[in-house]
Amino acid sequence: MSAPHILLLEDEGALARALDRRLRRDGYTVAVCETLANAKLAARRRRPDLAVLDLRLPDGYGLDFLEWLRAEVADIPAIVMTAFGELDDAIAAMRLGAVDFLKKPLDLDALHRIAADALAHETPATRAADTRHGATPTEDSALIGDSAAMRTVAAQLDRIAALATSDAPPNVLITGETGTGKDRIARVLHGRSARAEAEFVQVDCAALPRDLIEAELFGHEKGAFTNAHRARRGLLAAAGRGTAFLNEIGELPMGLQAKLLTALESRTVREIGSDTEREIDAWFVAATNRDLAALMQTGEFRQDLYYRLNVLTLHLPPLRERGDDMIALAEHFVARTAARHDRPAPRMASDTRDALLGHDWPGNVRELRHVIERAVLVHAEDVLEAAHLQLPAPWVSLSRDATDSIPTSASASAGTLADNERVLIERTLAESRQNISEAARRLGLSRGALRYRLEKYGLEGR
Ligand SMILES: Nc1ncnc2c1ncn2[C@@H]1O[C@H](COP(=O)(O)OP(=O)(O)OP(=O)(O)O)[C@@H](O)[C@H]1O
Repeated sequence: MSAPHILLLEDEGALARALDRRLRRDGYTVAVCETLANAKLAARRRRPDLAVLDLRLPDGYGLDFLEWLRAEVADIPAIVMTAFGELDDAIAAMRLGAVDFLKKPLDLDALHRIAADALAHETPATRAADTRHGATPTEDSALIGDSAAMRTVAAQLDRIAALATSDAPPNVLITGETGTGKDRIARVLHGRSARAEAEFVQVDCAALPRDLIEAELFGHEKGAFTNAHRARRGLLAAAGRGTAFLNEIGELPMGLQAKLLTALESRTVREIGSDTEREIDAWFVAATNRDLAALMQTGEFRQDLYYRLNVLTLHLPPLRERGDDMIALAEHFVARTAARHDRPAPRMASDTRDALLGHDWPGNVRELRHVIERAVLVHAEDVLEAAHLQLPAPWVSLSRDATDSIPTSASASAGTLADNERVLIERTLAESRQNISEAARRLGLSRGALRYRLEKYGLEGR
């Protein structure tokens, strides 16, 4: 059996080196990453058994990465390194399934103990190997929801999956608000198609800087650019006869849209620095939470690429239109969270059901999952009460003139991390006269990362 593999996300060079040395001495292999973008690439290249992460990274927030990672590698244990006073972060990390915390300044012996404990349980790698041989369905293959809207989706899904047999199956575009399950449905689509035995590769167009997306999608020759120490096949080719899932396609920079269009039309790619074409066999499935038709109007998305991608469309309805699915999903998340933490699952009070049905879930299934996980973890009681859900107060849109009434960072410290994040974004937007680029700069986020959050919280900028 190979040594467990640890993904270490830490941007302080000296500390990263010390942790790396210690973990290698303890017999693990380690991928050290300084940014979220690199950590995503490293996790795709080799699936980690454990993640050890800092929270404040140069290109974003460690917990966003943890959320992404847990969607990629279900149940991966994670250890979060926190500084004094990061209590809200610690609670949020627990919600996302972090198994333990290491307080800074770090004690390397404590790291040794905690990592060994976390890895003593079944690791994602061993579990993947087990399920490959048996027919045990993974949680990711389940699509919870029996509302009329979701039954329509399920029927369309089966029809589309059946079309993936030919050499050049029709491209699919999955649309729907943030958190409606586009990523999950892409995996289900792949799993139900004749391509299920081949690879499913995913590229997140919003998460990576332009140069990295280009190299990830198309691959490169050795020496094609600084740091290209060896040749690497792009993901479109790496998908083989499987599925290439282009997530958040609306964020793909214009220059790359043209290159992708050529690849889709010719079913070949040209690696960066190469002058020969490589054939691609993959099935293309793209997803977006943006209105591509509107982006075409403003010249931000190519019309020809839109029509090329949108041969078949699968639209995921927002959670607020799925009726009692909310309850079924909530029960599923209650049972799953309780089981993960070895607790009996609490019963839902009837006012809890009413509260779930009465909320409009702008963040859809993802928001519901977070709300439930937090409630179950924080309130270890037999009955889950409506008050435990801490659903946010109805959202009040704030005009620029109302900036004064927006809480300052001191007064914003009560409430959940998400509440505070939303308040901070709203305030910064107002201070930036709703200009997204300016607000992103002030917040230290990329435009794509801020847009993602605006969608998530139902906010608008320009
Ligand atoms: N029908 C479902 N049954 C069970 N879990 C679901 C379902 N739909 C979504 N989820 C869960 O909700 C979360 C959000 O789903 P997902 O990441 O697929 O959404 P998305 O639409 O791709 O979001 P975004 O647009 O923000 O990328 C994930 O944890 C996913 O596993």
